[in-house]
Amino acid sequence: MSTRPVLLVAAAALIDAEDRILIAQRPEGKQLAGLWEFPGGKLEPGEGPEAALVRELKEELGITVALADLVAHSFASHAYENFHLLMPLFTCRRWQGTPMALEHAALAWVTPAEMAAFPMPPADEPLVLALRDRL
Ligand SMILES: Nc1nc2c([nH]c(=O)n2[C@H]2C[C@H](O)[C@@H](COP(=O)(O)OP(=O)(O)OP(=O)(O)O)O2)c(=O)[nH]1
Repeated sequence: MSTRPVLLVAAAALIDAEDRILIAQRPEGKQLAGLWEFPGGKLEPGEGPEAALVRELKEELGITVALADLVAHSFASHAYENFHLLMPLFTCRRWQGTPMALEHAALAWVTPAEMAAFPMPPADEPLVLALRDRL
């Protein structure tokens, strides 16, 4: 039986006043390059998912988010070849600053229906459906 380490990644759906969601394109040179994802990243040792997300959103987008403004939405559980991704998705409707692509190739604000036109990692498919059903 093959086993894979579980990788815990926290991700955010930032939602604007028109119910559009921010997605970000992974840069060249990384795994899954060119695909669109929810901003976020791996937890550091001892870090909770919300704290990891606050840190990642600052590093990746340059925005400031309060822990209390992250609302648990759904999660992805997906077996990649070398690891099993477990990724809680939080929604967030309030932040300070304007998101910028500090670590991504590009950013896009899209409705859940429009998201289907942006190639995303396989793990994200159920999350897109969950957002379409419920924002
Ligand atoms: N942030 C994010 N990661 C996702 C999504 N979907 C998905 O499969 N992933 C995967 C890609 C990576 O394997 C992992 C996230 O890791 P990461 O963004 O912190 O790390 P990375 O691959 O960019 O590599 P690095 O920071 O170690 O250089 O989760 C998603 O929607 N958002």
